[in-house]
Amino acid sequence: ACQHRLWSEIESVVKQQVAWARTGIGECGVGWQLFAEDGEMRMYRREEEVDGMAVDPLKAVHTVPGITGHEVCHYFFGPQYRYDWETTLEQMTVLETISEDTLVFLQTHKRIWPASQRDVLFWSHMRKLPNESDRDGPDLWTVVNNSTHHPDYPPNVGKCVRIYLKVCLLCQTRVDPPKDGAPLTRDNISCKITYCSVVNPGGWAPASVLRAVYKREYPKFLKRFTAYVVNQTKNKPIMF
Ligand SMILES: O=S(=O)(CCO)c1ccc(-c2ccc(C3CCCC3)c([C@H]3C[C@H]3c3ccccn3)c2)cc1
Repeated sequence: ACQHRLWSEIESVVKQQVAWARTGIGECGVGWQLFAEDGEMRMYRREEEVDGMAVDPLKAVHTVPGITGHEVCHYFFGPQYRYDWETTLEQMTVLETISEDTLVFLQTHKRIWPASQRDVLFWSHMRKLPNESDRDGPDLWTVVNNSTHHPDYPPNVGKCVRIYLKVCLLCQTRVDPPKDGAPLTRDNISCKITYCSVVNPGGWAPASVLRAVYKREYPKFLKRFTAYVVNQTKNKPIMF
């Protein structure tokens, strides 16, 4: 897959998105506002418009006990799980399997009144990253989703407006070994999750409507998805 047509784009977008996800909200620049908080979850956005359309970048940070970054990325990347946790999904197709860690998806999302229905076509790449800050620590894991084109599925042909997105899920596992040298259990691990997304809604949709959708849907999505991973992994061996 290293010679695949998308390989160089994937390499550069993954590096750019991971660097962005690693940038603490304090160094992200001005204008970021905390718009949702729930326990350990903090969700920030910045109001930005492109051609009069709201394309507000979003950055969420969350810490979830009992799961690893590999597990979070495994369930986020895997097409076989998506209908279980992505509530706004109407139809999902894997258009291309580029390699076991790189897929091309076509998804239609449920229509959100009064906006017209949307679809999205993106490559999705999962990767383990070396832990640069702690060489003995567990690796980081990431999934990057980036809009792309496919000759058989041109945008805005059917009823759906094509949206364009860039998403990065970056996960860092934390291990607090038990004092008495006992074997590691899920009580000794947690995962720090950073979720970044920028969505261009494609066709016109009222900024107020889009912002209401994002405000409602993003916190719901991250809570539901992480609860799904906890539930899927609780009786399984830890996947580092
Ligand atoms: O992280 S992913 O790659 C996970 C793979 O599925 C991702 C995340 C979010 C979206 C998305 C993009 C745009 C919209 C809006 C824009 C105008 C009208 C629909 C929505 C609407 C359905 C709402 C929504 C927002 C946030 C989270 C989930 N649901 C969702 C797509 C993919």
